[in-house]
Amino acid sequence: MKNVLSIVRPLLRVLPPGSRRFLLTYGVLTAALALLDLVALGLVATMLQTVLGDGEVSLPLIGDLTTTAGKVTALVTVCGVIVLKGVFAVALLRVATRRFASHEVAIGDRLFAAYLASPWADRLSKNTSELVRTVDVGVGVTVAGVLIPTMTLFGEVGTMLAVVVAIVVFDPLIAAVTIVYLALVALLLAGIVSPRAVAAGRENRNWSQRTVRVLSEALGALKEVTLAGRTPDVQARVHETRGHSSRARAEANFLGQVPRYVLETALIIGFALIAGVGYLTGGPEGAVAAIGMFGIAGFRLVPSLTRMQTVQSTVNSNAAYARQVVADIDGSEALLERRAAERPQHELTVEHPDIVLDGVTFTYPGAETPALDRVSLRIPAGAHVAFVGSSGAGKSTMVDILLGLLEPTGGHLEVGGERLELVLDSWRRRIGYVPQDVSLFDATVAENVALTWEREKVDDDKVRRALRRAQLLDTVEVREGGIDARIGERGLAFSGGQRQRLGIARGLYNDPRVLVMDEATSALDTTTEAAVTRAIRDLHGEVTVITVAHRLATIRDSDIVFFLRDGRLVAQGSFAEVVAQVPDFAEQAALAGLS
Ligand SMILES: Nc1ncnc2c1ncn2[C@@H]1O[C@H](COP(=O)(O)OP(=O)(O)OP(=O)(O)O)[C@@H](O)[C@H]1O
Repeated sequence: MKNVLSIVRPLLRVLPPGSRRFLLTYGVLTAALALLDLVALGLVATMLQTVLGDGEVSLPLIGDLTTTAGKVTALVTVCGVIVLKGVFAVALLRVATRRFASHEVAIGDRLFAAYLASPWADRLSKNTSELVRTVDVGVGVTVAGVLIPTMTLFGEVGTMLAVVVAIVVFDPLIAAVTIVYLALVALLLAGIVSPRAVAAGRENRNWSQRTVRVLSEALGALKEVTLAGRTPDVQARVHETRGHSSRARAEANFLGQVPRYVLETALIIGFALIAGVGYLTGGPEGAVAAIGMFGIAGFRLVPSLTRMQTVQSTVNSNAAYARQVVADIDGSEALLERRAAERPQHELTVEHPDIVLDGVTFTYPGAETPALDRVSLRIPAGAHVAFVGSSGAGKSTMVDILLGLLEPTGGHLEVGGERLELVLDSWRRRIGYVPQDVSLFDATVAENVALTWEREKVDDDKVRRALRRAQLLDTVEVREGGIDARIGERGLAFSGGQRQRLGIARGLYNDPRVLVMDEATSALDTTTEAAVTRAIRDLHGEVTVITVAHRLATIRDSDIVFFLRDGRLVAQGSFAEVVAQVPDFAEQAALAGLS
């Protein structure tokens, strides 16, 4: 029980306002219903015996019932109360299930919002498929497997209290022995079964997450996997991980059933024990009375105890999910609060800001050497600049620093004379970003360009202008549906080059002041790339363009080329100046026929 509370208490913190009051009311009403049920059944049993015979019925508050009509009326009234109780219980269930569903949505929203707002470096450390599973399945299990079962405990506690009070009034000694005995059995179960159920639940969650990761990684590389004949390896991995999670689930299931049998056995042993105590204190008559009382108490208490144990096992085996959900929400929200307090945001006043890096260093968490090492440079507003260097030189890291996704671990970055971390929100609104791999979603071309899931938010003119600049408008308009045609799952209806152009259109849609292109034209044929580059060049003076490209023809006309090697800025200047300064770059330029 303590364990259940330790799992549920932190969960209450992440529920929407007003939920605690609802849960308390729900719990009290459930307990009251259980009590009413017990009292009504007791009354029916007492009355049935006498209604049919001549005996008198004496009821609390109502008094003696002597006539048959009076007795029948009372019996019908009690039956009516039972029916009303049933109706009320169904209504309560309806309200509660809806409310629990809204709790599930609220927790999921909060968790997802916390993930989305968490720093980029933190997000890099999280596996996407695990994240998806926690936000969806994890939240579902937290509500259906922890919160709801816990709430049913109120009803059980109500029943148990009623029974305990009744037997204490009847015979305190026998009641004490009964309670101590049943409590010992419950403690035994809690000590042996619960820890194993918690371990099985943790095991299940870990292996389920691993299965999802293996599946999504293998499906992501399905073509290569199939061609390399590695599908049996994938099958074997999935078989192994699912084997572990299935075994853990079976163990949790088994442990959930055990208490019922233990309690049933304990009931039989209890009869002998209580009969002995009854005999010692009251002789044969005492033994019979004790057995009768233990029987009545046991048959009411044992199902309640069994259900409580089942709830405990269910909650324990799902605890790993609930703890993870709460820890993820708490961790991300605490960090966000700290950051908001440390860095109150304000608006960037300069419309076309210069970008200045002063000794910027960045080391990835856990890495030994910095990916960027004391880089100082200036990107004037409206200039077209390029970052070049061999693979692993730090170009993509530089892009993430400029986008404000990664925060320098040393030095600082200023835009328009302001520290980037203090104007991050307004900086990001000025940026258009085009990655190498463009992710498209299952919606229309227009929605993909505008990056919105709501059609009414799309500005068709802006979509067309962006597509035209990206050299994709003609291709889109000859297709049926034009900009309103749907793109299939993961953009499969588009070729690699078309997807990249759609990505460029997306980057241009909001008329950015700064356009960051990370290998954004690598999949285009030379003619299309030249046309896209010309369109981008037309933005000169209006938009700062920052390009990362291995294909040197793409960046040849840049105002400034920054050459990175092992995270250090080794040279900067026009293309020709960098060729003159850096022999490796001169060699690459020569190979590309550019010098
Ligand atoms: N998430 C990460 N965690 C740890 N180290 C990383 C991470 N991402 C990149 N690195 C390391 O940082 C260094 C710079 O990587 P970066 O991706 O910035 O290089 P790049 O110049 O863009 O390379 P490429 O041209 O191959 O894309 C590399 O040594 C890389 O191994």
